[in-house]
Amino acid sequence: MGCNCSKGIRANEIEDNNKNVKARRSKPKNSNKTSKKKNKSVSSIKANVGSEERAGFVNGSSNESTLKFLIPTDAKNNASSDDGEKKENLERKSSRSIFQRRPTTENNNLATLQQQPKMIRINSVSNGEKGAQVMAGWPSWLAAVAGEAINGWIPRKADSFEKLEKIGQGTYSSVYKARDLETNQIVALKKVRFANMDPESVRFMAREIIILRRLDHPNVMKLEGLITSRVSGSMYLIFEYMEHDLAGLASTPGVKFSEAQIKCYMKQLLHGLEHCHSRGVLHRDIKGSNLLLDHNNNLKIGDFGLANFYGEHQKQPLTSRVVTLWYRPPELLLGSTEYGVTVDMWSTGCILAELFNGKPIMPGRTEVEQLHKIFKLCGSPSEDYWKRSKLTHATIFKPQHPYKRCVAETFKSLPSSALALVEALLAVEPDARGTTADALQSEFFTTKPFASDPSSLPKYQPRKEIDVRLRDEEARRKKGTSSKQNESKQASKAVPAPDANAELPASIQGQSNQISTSEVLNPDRDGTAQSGYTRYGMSSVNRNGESVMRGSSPPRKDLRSQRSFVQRGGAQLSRFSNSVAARDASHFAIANPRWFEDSYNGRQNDGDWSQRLLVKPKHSTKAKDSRPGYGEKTERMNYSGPLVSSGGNLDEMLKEHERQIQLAVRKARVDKKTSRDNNGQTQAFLAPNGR
Ligand SMILES: Nc1ncnc2c1ncn2[C@@H]1O[C@H](COP(=O)(O)OP(=O)(O)OP(=O)(O)O)[C@@H](O)[C@H]1O
Repeated sequence: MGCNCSKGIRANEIEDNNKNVKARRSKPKNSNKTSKKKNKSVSSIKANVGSEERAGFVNGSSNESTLKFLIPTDAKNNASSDDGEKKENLERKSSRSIFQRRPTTENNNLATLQQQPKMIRINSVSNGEKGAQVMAGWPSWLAAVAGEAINGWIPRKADSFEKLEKIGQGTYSSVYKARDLETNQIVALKKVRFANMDPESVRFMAREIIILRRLDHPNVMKLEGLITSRVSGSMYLIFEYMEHDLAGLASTPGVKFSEAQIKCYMKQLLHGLEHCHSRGVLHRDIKGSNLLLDHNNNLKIGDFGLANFYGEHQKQPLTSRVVTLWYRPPELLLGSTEYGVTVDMWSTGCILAELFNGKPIMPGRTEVEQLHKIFKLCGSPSEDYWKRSKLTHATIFKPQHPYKRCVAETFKSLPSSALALVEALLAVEPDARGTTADALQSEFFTTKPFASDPSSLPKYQPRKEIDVRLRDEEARRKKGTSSKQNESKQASKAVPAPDANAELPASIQGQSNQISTSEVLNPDRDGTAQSGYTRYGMSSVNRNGESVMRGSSPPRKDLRSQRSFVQRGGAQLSRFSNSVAARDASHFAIANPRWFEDSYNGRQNDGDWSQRLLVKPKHSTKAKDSRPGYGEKTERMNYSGPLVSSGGNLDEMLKEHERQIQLAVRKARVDKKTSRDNNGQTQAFLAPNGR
């Protein structure tokens, strides 16, 4: 932000913006459309998106300056009235905005804009705000539903950036390295995906933007601006470019962190988190690949896609289906919908132990397995906790015999101060984890060796988690279809914090088109969820604005849509399942896509989604045919209620669970082979025609 806002603005007034683009575009046909499209419908806008984007980024230099994004103003409710309670939730903390410049009517005057070299502000008169935002260059679909997110800013234009290479692939976004042609700075552009510009998708992106705008700390990724245009159907978030992420760095062969170095990273993480928490923001996806590092080892927390506000005034329940599985605290696995900073503290504990351990400490493949791993390491909660908690899944997962905690034995090689902090952060009972301030004051940071200064640490070759993933996949491909032995080895030697949410590039598995979509029940307590696409098209929100599930299926009433990562190669299973559940899918979606369909088909009016965690034996499919829309699929499994009674046998459940995973792995392998054979046939078929 700073770099651009401090620069003078050549305010080629807003209307001219698109004309300027036109002049530079290789396809004048596309650009000619721009000025005529003010009142275009969403679908017609969409039709232009592709051409605009193709023409959008330039490959050469451009001397032409474009309008800058601006110093943000205080967040303010300016979205359409249909935002309802979601809006309320997003705005709860708006009075604490760090950016206090309010737009005024006069500032809409373009002459005024030109006189203000350091910022441009947009008119925000109550009824004219949307119009002003559109006039300022925002697409109307965005101004209509995400006014607060863009309030006071003006979009940057794609052609003022040179796209260099793709550097990250998240589940919901692609990240590119690019050069800002106006500052010559290297930046990261996160392209967010929308499904048909559905308002819910847009609102989710807006939440990320609003949260990012409210944060301002050296250890938190700063949103520098946004790229879009009046005729665009997509959006790029502009960030400072970071060379590494902690996951990638930690898994670099030969890289071993010293204690002082771990302290350095942990300290920065805790300071960044402290800032988020102090601003009422829960990150809810702390993991190594979301901890970005620049070449000087400065760490910034990134990816606020799952973040949300929390606080005393939080009336709506939060979703428990957040945080990448390996870093997800037990209370979320048990279905808690009332929580606070303690969820981030748990993830922090996992990271701390992982940095010393050299690999993830609890790489569960499914929610059930994750909980089991947690209990085995951290002990099961006390009787009193079970009584007090009233957690959704408490009755299902309460073990018959308590598990003994063995953190100290497991991590006996850790320095005592580090172990003490791990013990605190990995407390099964949330309140015992303390706060970021408690952690920062712990012996770990106050005793020698002290945290290194970031700039004193070794400079590493740029390496990202995505590189690690690609390398691993390449190695796996070279080795051929991995044996069962190999698979389990890979699973256990997983690189730190693999981003299992991410879709692997299609090339890796050659099966990207097999990502299927399924849906699950609306876990909203009161069934009031607004269904539809969210977070860039892959989830649904409840009235709290919570992302609960993601998918790409069409909106359906009372359902959460989600993407289920199925039919990938077996070797991918552990990676995907590691966080699929975190962002969306239940493990059953991974193991057997049909289970999910069935849960949807069979239980669409049922708000109780705990059944997803249970495996119903095949013979228990009695009720299926009577369910509307169930169909004839005899192989299907479905749910008709808890299968494990209160105080059920977790071990048996896990055994059955493991069996199902193995089945899914085998099936995925067969599918992969079939797909390869089919491809081979197709190619053979095409070859005679000279391709
Ligand atoms: N500012 C940045 N500089 C460099 N690389 C970045 C930056 N921001 C993100 N990346 C890379 O892109 C990846 C994906 O970004 P991000 O996590 O924000 O997207 P996402 O869609 O939410 O991902 P996921 O679903 O995997 O959590 C990151 O893991 C990181 O490697």
